[in-house]
Amino acid sequence: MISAANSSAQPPLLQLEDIHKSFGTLEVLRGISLTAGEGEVVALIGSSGSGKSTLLRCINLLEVPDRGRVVIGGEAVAMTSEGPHRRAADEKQLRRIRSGIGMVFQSFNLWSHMSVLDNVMAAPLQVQGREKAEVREEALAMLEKVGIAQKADAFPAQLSGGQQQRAAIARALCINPRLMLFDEPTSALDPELEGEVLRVIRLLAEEGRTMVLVTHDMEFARSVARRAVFLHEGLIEEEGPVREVFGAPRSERLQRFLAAGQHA
Ligand SMILES: Nc1ncnc2c1ncn2[C@@H]1O[C@H](COP(=O)(O)OP(=O)(O)OP(=O)(O)O)[C@@H](O)[C@H]1O
Repeated sequence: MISAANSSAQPPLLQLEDIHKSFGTLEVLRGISLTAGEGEVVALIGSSGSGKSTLLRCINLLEVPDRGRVVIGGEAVAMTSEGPHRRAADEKQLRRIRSGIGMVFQSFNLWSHMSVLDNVMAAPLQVQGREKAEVREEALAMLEKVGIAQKADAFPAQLSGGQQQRAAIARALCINPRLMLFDEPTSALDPELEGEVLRVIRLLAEEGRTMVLVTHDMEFARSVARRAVFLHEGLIEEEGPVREVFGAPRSERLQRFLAAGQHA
């Protein structure tokens, strides 16, 4: 598949090649290959259980694929099958690659005993070993960007769900990631709080961040992503530019999926 972003000499920022993953006898991913070019936003859509979250988690090796390659910025994550399970072969490489990937989960996963500002500063200080004053300045700028600078000294429990999720986004941004992964970032939120999180993600897309986004919100996927990938039972059923996937779906299954969503 050719997209404008990967037609240049540069390799795509993300390449997944023939990814397989089973849990016990359940084969959840059955051979998935996809790419995301620099600055591209890719939406993963599909029914519940089709494998979207598992695929997203394979990108940063939170799940280790049983087969296939994960290539970030042209560098393949080394894997070994020695021992009981397949795993990343080189811890140092894995840490380095992961430190370039920000992930935002459905449940915000903030540390409850730390202020919002400390949550955002933790990874750059502890993992990246950066200098405190500089990190603090950057963390405050990130909180400003997501619209919650006034909550810097509050604790997560004092924030609304939408504010907590925006803090989680600021935290992911503070490691200065090359790639951002979002796993259903608004599905734990009341509808009136979704908008504030979606606005932030849209802003990041406009800034040219490379993002892979799992979402059930088709309107949002359509408005923010450049490409959509429709998964069905662990395989890519259809993919393409959002205007084609949403505007002129070819497979009957995708047509039914989109029609059902409109009545949900
Ligand atoms: N750690 C795990 N152990 C066992 N089974 C798992 C595990 N993670 C996911 N599964 C199973 O794999 C299948 C795919 O799950 P996954 O969460 O990737 O789907 P999804 O498309 O993201 O679904 P949803 O939209 O409901 O979040 C499901 O049947 C799920 O129960």
